[in-house]
Amino acid sequence: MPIGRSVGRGATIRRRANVQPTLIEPSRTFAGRLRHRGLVAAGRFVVVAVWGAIMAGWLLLYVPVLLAAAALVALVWTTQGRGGGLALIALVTVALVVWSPAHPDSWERCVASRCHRFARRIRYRWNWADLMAAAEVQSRDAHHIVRVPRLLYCRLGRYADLLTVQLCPGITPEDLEAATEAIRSEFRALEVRVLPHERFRGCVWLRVICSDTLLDPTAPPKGPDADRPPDLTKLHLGRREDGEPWLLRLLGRHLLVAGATGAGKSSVVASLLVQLAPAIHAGTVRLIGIDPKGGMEFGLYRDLFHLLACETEEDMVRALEAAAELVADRARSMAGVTRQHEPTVEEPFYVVLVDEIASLTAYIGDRGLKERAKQALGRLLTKGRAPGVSVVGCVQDPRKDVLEVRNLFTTRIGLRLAEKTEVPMVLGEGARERGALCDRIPMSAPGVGYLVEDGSTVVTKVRAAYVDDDQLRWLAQTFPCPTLEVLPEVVDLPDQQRRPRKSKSEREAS
Ligand SMILES: Nc1ncnc2c1ncn2[C@@H]1O[C@H](COP(=O)(O)OP(=O)(O)OP(=O)(O)O)[C@@H](O)[C@H]1O
Repeated sequence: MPIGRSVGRGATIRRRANVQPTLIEPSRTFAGRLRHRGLVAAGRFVVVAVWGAIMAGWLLLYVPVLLAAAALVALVWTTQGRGGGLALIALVTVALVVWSPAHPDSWERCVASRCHRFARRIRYRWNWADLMAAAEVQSRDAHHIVRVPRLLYCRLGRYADLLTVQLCPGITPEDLEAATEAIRSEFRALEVRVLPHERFRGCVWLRVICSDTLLDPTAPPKGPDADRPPDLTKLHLGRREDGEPWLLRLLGRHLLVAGATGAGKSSVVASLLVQLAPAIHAGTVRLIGIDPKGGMEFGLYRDLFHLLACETEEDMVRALEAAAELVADRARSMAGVTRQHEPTVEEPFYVVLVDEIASLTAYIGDRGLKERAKQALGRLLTKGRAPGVSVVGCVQDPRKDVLEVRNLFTTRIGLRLAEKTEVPMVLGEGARERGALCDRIPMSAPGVGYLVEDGSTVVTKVRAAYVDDDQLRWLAQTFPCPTLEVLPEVVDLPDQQRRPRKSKSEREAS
């Protein structure tokens, strides 16, 4: 039957077995065999020489210093002859050898990092199809033609490279995610992440992290500027894995920071405060602090707070309820007028900062208080975003029975976590497969974590800036909150909580 031709209904499927390889009969004489081998070797030599020349030219384009040296050698060789050319080559070689130890920074910037980038690009292009096939990221069409995703474009960076990959029929981003460990190992990268492509459908980005920019602690970006209030949609908290600044949106968001003890939760909060301080002082942002550690955390910068509850559990729950009442009032006044609150001095943006949120939702002994705390927190998290009240909560233990409301936080950061089962509890299902390896963050890297935003599958590794206690004290002295609120004596509780509990006989009667 002829291959690939339609017969009746349907089409004949081409199979590998239908393709007969053409066999070349080897020459039987010794001289013939020698001639054949010589021709093959010469052909290979020409291919390698042409390939080497192309690669050398390409490398020179990557490293302008080498290009300039090569151009100078060529000029001297043509004008002064071979002697001058060879002498210059020797001189350039010595200069390069001396440069590296004498000025390591400039050597790294001008030569080494550019050579590494060149080598990475070659490695990505050279191994791509084989790697995809070996990692089983391949599909087979009706004609038994095997396809793999195509590597379209490589954008190389100092710390991370971004590869644009076109998916082929039958291959999903999840298939690529499943192969990230194989890709990471083949490209000798630190981490590999699959991100949705912002412009082209059917393509994804592969972020290949090649050097760890988050290894060293980051200093706060710059001293807070009293004249320029911060942009609440872009608070500069630290650094991202690709070396870019980590800009966090707080307006209209709730933030959960989860991490084991010593993971650096307070450094995320402190970097946030560094950014918010001028706005706190100007009165457009107000902080409500709830510190179950009795003021150990927030007491250091007490003056930044509009309201600080840290003495008793009752106080802390009342502070939460006061914030929830504020949300309800604002929502009523905004009804039919606007859907998103604009912070002003008269109507400021409130940040409810809770250190160790599980202390309120799980570890309070009094069941009535615990229920009140849960309800107030639930009201804040479900209704607070549009009226301009955001909750920033820290938690050590993210288990469901400890923190039932965690899914209501729209931005979640997982710092170092004790177990890998905790990663989906904080960042959502599949986050660990997408690269959020919170359980592998070493203890020596406090402040490092993975960030996931609601409605997005993108996982970003970040490190919060390191703010020491002296800086925090200075911040509180320089940018104190102009208003100070005390807790209302009587909190207007919802009816159902004020009603006394019915006895069993009363319940049965009713
Ligand atoms: N971003 C950072 N960069 C460098 N070092 C940091 C950073 N954040 C925290 N550290 C260091 O790690 C130590 C522990 O951090 P931190 O107190 O913030 O952890 P935590 O998660 O709040 O712990 P706990 O839950 O016990 O309060 C700090 O004393 C500080 O020296």
